[in-house]
Amino acid sequence: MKVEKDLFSPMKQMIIHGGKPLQGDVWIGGAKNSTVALIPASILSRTPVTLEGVPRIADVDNLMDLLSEMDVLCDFHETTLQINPENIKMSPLPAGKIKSLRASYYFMGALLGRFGKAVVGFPGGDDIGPRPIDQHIKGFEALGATVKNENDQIIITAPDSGLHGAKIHLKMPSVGATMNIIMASVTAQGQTIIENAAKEPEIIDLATFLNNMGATIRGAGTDTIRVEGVARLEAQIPHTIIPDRIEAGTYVALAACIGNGIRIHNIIEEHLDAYLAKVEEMGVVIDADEDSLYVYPAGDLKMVQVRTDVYPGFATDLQQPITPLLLTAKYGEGVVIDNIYPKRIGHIAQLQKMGADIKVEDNIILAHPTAKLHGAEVIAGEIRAGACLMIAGLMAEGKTVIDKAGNILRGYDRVEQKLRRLGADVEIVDDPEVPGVLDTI
Ligand SMILES: CC(=O)N[C@H]1[C@@H](OP(=O)(O)OP(=O)(O)OC[C@H]2O[C@@H](n3ccc(=O)[nH]c3=O)[C@H](O)[C@@H]2O)O[C@H](CO)[C@@H](O)[C@@H]1O
Ligand SMILES: C=C(OP(=O)(O)O)C(=O)O
Repeated sequence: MKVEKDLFSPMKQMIIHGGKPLQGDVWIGGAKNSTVALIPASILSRTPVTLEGVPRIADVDNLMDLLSEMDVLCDFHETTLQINPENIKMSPLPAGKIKSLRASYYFMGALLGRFGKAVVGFPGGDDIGPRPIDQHIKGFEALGATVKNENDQIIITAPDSGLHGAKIHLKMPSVGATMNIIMASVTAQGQTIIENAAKEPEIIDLATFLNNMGATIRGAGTDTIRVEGVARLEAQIPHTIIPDRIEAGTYVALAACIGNGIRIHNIIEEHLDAYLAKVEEMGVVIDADEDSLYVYPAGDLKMVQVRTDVYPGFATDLQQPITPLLLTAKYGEGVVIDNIYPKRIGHIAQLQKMGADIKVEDNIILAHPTAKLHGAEVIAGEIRAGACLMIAGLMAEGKTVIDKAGNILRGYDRVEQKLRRLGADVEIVDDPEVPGVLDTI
């Protein structure tokens, strides 16, 4: 039998024959940015963990591979992931899969919390400008750990007496640093206070998951989080991951660009407030239900200014997916300023190849009405650039080939299936320039 060995190889192509109006229903998966924290956090439990609503994305596969290096057993069936850390062995995670995703840095906090020691290579992730981790390190040090950087890996060691609680004021509300400090401090002695903490919904999801295992974390979702250390964590009940607000926002943009009426299910509207306000300001009509959104076919839209910010502001991860929508506006100049990642502009040169009237000046994106896009061969330099090009390809006349489409698969759950269900002519194939991944078993 032929099976595809590496569904999530980065060297994939997405081939789109665009220009077809899309309609119907799409269901949003669990949030990538929760899932990729919850999987490493699972090793803090002494008992097996069950996660439900887990998205089928490459980051999850890579995290499971990292768990298996530590003899942690995983069983992923449909959207339920069972993780059994009962026989975990503490092992260094120096390179390899660590580089394939950003969130591998959560093994620093999780291993430190569980074993008082972590040896983890520098994380990979999207190429969207500098992504330092100084605030994570500052947090570990404040808890009493020693942090050394040797041969491209970070070695973090708790004192013999164990980690102790501390007051940590973050220079900026970093999602990753907030989550990592929570994971390291849940089993520290005494109280940890994180000031200027990130407030993203994924932080609340992590706190809920850990509190249900016996942790004491208060204030998640506000800018001050208090953690009272406990001796031991034991998962008792399954945890359902929150819906992915970035995937949902991507389908909203797609529906407004090329939809003939699309209903997006499994959303938490509040998580999308700033984004939906901007889309509606353009003139898109959206009906919200208890847990779904209906996006009407768009009429004449006007340009807007987008400025990304930390939650509850407009998410940086939705800046690229909304860009093709700006191109459909009838008049004016659209402006996009990414305050979180000012260099997140790699998609613009690719959109130009498709005929978009768009440019970048001093890291500010300036978009102009573009009557028509045409198919082209473009490169998905990272996940959200890929999402942007996928929407542009669906809008464009003719054939679009997106190289490095594996970047899209890092974070978009069963995307080919979902798009086809809406009526898209889309296919993900192995890049013919790269050796094949099909094997016979
Ligand atoms: C796996 C995951 O959840 N990734 C998300 C997470 O990334 P990530 O957690 O890496 O992003 P952060 O919130 O930490 O980064 C925010 C800003 O702070 C800076 N910074 C961060 C940490 C640090 O120690 N020093 C520092 O200078 C970053 O360069 C960036 O400009 O939040 C980003 C911002 O919402 C999202 O784009 C990513 O999708
Ligand atoms: C930047 C992103 O992901 P990561 O932090 O995992 O690279 C993203 O999801 O848009």
